[in-house]
Amino acid sequence: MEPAIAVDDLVVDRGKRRVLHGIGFRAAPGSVVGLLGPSGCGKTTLMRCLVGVQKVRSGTVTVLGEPAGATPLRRRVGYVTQAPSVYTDLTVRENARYFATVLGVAPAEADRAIGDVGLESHAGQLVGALSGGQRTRASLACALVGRPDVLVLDEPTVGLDPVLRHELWQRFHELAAAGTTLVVSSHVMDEAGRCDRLLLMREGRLVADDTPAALRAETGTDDLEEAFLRLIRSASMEVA
Ligand SMILES: Nc1ncnc2c1ncn2[C@@H]1O[C@H](COP(=O)(O)OP(=O)(O)OP(=O)(O)O)[C@@H](O)[C@H]1O
Repeated sequence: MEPAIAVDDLVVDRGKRRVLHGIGFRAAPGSVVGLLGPSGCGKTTLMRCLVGVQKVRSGTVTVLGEPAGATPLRRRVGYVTQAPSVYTDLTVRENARYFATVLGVAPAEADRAIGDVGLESHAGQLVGALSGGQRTRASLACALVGRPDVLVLDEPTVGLDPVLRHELWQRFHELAAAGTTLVVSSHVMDEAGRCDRLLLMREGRLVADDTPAALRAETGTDDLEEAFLRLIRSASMEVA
């Protein structure tokens, strides 16, 4: 089966610094790929490459068989940045319907997306008057409007309580079961265990690319946080 995402030898410089040093991985269609690693290791930069908004020094990024950022992908790839990108002076429904108009889909799609993130009861509220977690969900609703085939989510659960986090992860798995490929960055280890595959990054390099079960087996611990610490330590020793 052709991968939904194929990245090879990806090198990116930001300013004068090299921030990605030859990254390569595959994401199968309908899978949830977790992107983990310490702050500043390059997760957001890699996500920007997947959606085609990052200048790339060398290497290739192919999404749904097209070069990342290609025009046909515009409707097929959804991106939710860390800072919610919604208009604060519009209501949740107006924001989602605006996206529906841009994508040329029916307004009902916008209402469905609002339901998907559990914001029906706040649909008529101005985004500026929502809590941080509600704003994050409003942003996610907008990304869901066009039913994208690939969803790139930069720390989508930051600021959400455990119940909402659980609900959103359920939603992610439903989307994956329906064929959407999700790439989700996170700092939260219990979320790592919910992914089909994990990419662990450190200083712009992949330290691990495997299933949670395989990473647990490789490191000899059931605790993914401990597993990651062990992998990062052994990667540091290899570099030294
Ligand atoms: N606009 C920019 N110009 C120059 N360097 C940048 C820029 N944005 C990020 N960087 C650098 O690129 C590197 C990777 O940053 P990136 O935002 O991809 O990390 P991250 O893993 O997403 O971090 P976090 O978990 O804190 O969000 C960091 O060293 C950062 O300082």
